[in-house]
Amino acid sequence: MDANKKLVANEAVKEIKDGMTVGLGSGSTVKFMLEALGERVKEGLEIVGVPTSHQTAKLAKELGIPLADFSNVDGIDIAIDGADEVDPHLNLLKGGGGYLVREKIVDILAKRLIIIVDETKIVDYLGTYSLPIEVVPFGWETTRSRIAEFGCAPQLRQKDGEVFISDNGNYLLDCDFKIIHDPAKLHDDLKALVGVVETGLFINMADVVMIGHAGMVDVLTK
Ligand SMILES: O=C[C@H](O)[C@H](O)[C@H](O)COP(=O)(O)O
Repeated sequence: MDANKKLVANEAVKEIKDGMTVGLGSGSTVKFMLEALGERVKEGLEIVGVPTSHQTAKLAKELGIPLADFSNVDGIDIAIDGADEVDPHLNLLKGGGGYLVREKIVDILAKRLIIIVDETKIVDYLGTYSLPIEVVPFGWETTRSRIAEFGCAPQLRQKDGEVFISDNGNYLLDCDFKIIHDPAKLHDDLKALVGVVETGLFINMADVVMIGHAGMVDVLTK
């Protein structure tokens, strides 16, 4: 599986050209992408990265990838990110690692969003993977009750026996919808709830999905 992630990550990095401002996603597939990008930077590629998580920022720095101060970024040429699920319309379910808000802020700015996955992430319908929803800690129990009315049993995410805290100081509720028939509507309905910061549904954002499988890369475009 790692071989397919690495393959697709290497392929995506070929899309990065000199002078670009590059959104750097999060997760294990993106880690391979950062390693490949770090090599190209060592060879002389001049880019500036915009990380979507503390984890990505830390690794990018270690690899010598220059990072922008986001407050001075007025556009992103390309973003490369992973996903937990991809549907046939290239809608995405993301946030398995807990980084959905910053990812969405960066990915939505990108002129071109490339998603890199292995074939296990390709689904007919989103929702088999629990949907992460970031909520503000204050009153999270009432937010959870209102989310549950949409047909899931939200679980407060834990890590190492503690409540997981997002990069933004919030909680995550993981919601087992199983099949999401209309992800755009579900996203809009959830976002309308007070206390919800963002959902892991990335609707109509991906321009390209690169899929690594059996030593090859398939490319889906909008
Ligand atoms: O919060 C995590 C991000 O949305 C990741 O991009 C997503 O979970 C995919 O990660 P991985 O490549 O590790 O499966």
